[in-house]
Amino acid sequence: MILAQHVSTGYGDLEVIHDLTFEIKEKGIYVLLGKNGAGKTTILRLLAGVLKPWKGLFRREGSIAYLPHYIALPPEMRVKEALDFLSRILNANYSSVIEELDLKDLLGKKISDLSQGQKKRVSLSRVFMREKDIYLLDEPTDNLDPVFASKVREKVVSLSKSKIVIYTSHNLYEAKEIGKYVMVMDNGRLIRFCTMDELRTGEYVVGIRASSDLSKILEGHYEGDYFVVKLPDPSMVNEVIQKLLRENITIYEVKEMRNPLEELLR
Ligand SMILES: Nc1ncnc2c1ncn2[C@@H]1O[C@H](COP(=O)(O)OP(=O)(O)OP(=O)(O)O)[C@@H](O)[C@H]1O
Repeated sequence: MILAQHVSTGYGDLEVIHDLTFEIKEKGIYVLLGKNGAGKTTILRLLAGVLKPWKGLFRREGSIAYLPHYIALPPEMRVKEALDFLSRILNANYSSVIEELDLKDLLGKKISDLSQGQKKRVSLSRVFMREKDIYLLDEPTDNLDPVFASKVREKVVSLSKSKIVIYTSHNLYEAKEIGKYVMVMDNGRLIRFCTMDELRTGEYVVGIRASSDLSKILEGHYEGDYFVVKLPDPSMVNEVIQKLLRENITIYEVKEMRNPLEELLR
């Protein structure tokens, strides 16, 4: 559980987060979005306990795993030493993370000699080494190649079935795929907190690729091979498909054409 009521915080004399109010009780993935400098990392630092609230009420129940944006390990340390150290302080075994994050070939390397993606994998090993109640992940797939990014997404999705995961990302495709809730920051303020489905209500834009010209049957327009239809919400897709099937039209593909998150960050 995390509760913030009228919380502010920042650095030195500079207030960066203003009047933050929200409550999180349910398990799942909360995607924290916002432009550069909006305050996402600062909120995660507050939630992780790295920054103290200056004003307001802040409560948090449960153990925390925090993945900072940058690796928080001494550059001179070798990966094996880092894992030994982390496993001691976390009282956890690291054999499974070596496997999951494919760290075997990196064990003898110094942290300073790792690529950005390799550093990220070592940072993630700490987060995944031991189960916690709340995961605060600052751009966990940033710098990872597509294979590792997908592994990490799978891991996060599986964790989120029984844990609270707050996740920042600039990848709106990823955010849309895995996020259950969306939190949008703008200039240090939380300006939107809702479910991904709530974002879609109002206008749900789908593209349909089919065997015949759909402009005679549906209202919409063509964008390339896709006939684009605007619907008030996702539950209407089935009705459209049924209508086309009644006309004996073969449907090759139906896909969401607009990412509802894009609108939020304009
Ligand atoms: N250590 C610091 N000292 C002073 N100001 C800081 C510090 N870290 C961040 N800030 C300021 O706080 C504001 C929010 O920064 P923050 O890193 O939280 O943004 P962000 O949303 O995570 O951005 P990005 O998408 O670029 O990672 C920015 O104006 C930034 O300049």
